[in-house]
Amino acid sequence: MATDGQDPHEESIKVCCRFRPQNQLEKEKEQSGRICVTVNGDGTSVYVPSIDNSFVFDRVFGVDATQKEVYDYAAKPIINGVLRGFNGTVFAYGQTASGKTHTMEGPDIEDEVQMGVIPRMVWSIFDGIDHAADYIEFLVKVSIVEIYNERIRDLLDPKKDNLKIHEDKARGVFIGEVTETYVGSEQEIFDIMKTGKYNRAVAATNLNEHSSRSHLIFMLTIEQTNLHDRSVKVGKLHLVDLAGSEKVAKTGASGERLDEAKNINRSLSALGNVINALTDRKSNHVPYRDSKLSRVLQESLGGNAKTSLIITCSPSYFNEQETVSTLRFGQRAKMIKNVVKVNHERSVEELKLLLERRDQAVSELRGRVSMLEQLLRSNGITVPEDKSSAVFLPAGAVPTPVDEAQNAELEEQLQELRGKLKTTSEQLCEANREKEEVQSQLRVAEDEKHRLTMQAMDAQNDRESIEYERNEQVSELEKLRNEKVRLAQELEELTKSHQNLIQSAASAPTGKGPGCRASSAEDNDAERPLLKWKVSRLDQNLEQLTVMYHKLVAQNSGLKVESAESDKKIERKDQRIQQLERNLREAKQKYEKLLTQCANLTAMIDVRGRKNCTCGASGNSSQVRRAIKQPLRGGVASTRSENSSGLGTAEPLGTPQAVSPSPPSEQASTPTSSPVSLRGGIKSREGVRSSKTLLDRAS
Ligand SMILES: Nc1ncnc2c1ncn2[C@@H]1O[C@H](COP(=O)(O)OP(=O)(O)OP(=O)(O)O)[C@@H](O)[C@H]1O
Repeated sequence: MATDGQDPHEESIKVCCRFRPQNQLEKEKEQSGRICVTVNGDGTSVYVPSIDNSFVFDRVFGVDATQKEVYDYAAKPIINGVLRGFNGTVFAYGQTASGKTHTMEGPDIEDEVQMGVIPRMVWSIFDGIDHAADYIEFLVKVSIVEIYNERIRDLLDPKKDNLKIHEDKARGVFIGEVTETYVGSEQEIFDIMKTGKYNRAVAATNLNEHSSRSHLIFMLTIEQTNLHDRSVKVGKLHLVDLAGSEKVAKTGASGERLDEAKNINRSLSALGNVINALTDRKSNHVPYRDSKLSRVLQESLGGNAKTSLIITCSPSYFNEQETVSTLRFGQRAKMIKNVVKVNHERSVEELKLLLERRDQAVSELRGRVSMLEQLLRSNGITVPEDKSSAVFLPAGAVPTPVDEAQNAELEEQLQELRGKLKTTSEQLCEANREKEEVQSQLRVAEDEKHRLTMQAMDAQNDRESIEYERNEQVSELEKLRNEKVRLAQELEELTKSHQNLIQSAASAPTGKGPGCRASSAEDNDAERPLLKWKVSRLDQNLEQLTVMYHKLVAQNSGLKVESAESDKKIERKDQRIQQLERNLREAKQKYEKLLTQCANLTAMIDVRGRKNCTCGASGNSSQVRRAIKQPLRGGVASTRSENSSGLGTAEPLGTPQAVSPSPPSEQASTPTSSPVSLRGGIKSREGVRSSKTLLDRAS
């Protein structure tokens, strides 16, 4: 897709921070509802007293901010850009339950006050279409996907549950075969959103509750055709509700939930690594491919898109650590610069018009040149021959004769320069080869570094969950110990009373002895069976307690063994983490060494390149210089621009095939329903809807 001649320009990502009110748990937990942050007066920074640090953003929204305020500042400018043919992204990042879904969707997408960013954007789009000029025709299509455990699932066709990501020059990065549904009104989008939500919920029940454990991506494409010159502008909008990060140790996640948490944490840290690479001047590789999420968001981070990030946080002391890490993420993201440009496809009519204008400008310039030449000649000044323009000389014009001797001398110099140039270009090629080798080593080192970081993170997560389990076991052990002591005491008491009873039974008078009174003999006879019964009950109790006691002792020693095993596991994990950290350090050193080598080589190439510039005076030499410069495009300095080349790589004029819409391919997304063209000039909603049939022919 070509640009419309406008220069692409750099634009920082807009980062806003939103705090939600404290929830019940936070109010009741540690230090009952203590707040860990303060928002400064002008609403652009957050101060965290415990670390004595301030974080500055484009805007900070306090707990009382309304949905409209957040939308107007953070998202509305993005939709205005999309309607002008730019790509746009709004995404929400934050810990679990910090308010991402509340911000992006809102508690009710049809409630005017409570609706979040996505429904408000939908209203703005159709409002923009209503107010557009009559000669602009619109097509709007929608896709919804979720990324769960590194699989992209189509929420408008749940059978497609592992979609692939593709990239080409015309479309940039896109999800292949995703369902794209054409829509003609707000209500149609809301219905599609409900379908998506329903399919997400069905999948959630099949795979345990995970509705908030996946990243949700809502994609909207707005294509506008100018009916006067048939030129086309395409704006793509990505609205992303990320899954919340969580500390596995804090939530005590295990089993499937632990795997989910690991996947979420991994994809979010891959996103963090992308942001770090984009903002780190020393980095020459952006690891977009490390996760599906960062790959899908490639255009939005450092690419061709106007991007707004809303970080959502809890103000509670209970979640202070998570809030600080979210604030750090936001602050880093604020440093990213995107290169934005309008995605504009030129029509043949528009190209013809441009060509005519250029031709006119060229003939005006020619007239001016010949006038100036005449002026020079009339003043006795020789006009040097311009070989390059000879082909353009008007019929009948006579070229100026060239001085033979001067020509020979120049030819000689030229030969000499060519020789020098050849040597230098050979050296340059060699240096380039070396540089490429170093770069590929660098890439390997970088991948290794990333792999090690991931492993270290996994090991850390495992360690946290083992530690959590061990703590649980220790407290269980403690409980059992107390129980054991209590039972031992009870046993002792029972044994004592048992012995007393036996003694008293043994010493009880039999009635045969001398001096024994008749009445007491009768009493004892009556008490004896009762005593016997009591003794046998006590015996039973004693037996039961002894069995219980032995069981507890066995359980206790089992737990001790488990605890010892956990300790060993933790020790092994610690050793592994240390090993990984050592490897990481080594990889980093290797990486830095390679970076230095690479920088040296780049400097050398630059110096040689400059030398070439000074000696390459002829047409031939400049051709060689271009040929030499070519491989450099993949080099250190150009990696960012390549990554950000995105959708609309500018194509030279006069190559209409390069700007015609790309042919449908196997990888292309699957449009469902007929495309509905919407005429900007139709003022009423009914008008927009009734134009559906008229514009269906566009499909
Ligand atoms: N700004 C706010 N004002 C009032 N209530 C809010 C606000 N933000 C969030 N909440 C409430 O907090 C709870 C959690 O919010 P939400 O579900 O949006 O979190 P989340 O970040 O999307 O969580 P997860 O990562 O688990 O999906 C919800 O009950 C929501 O209504």
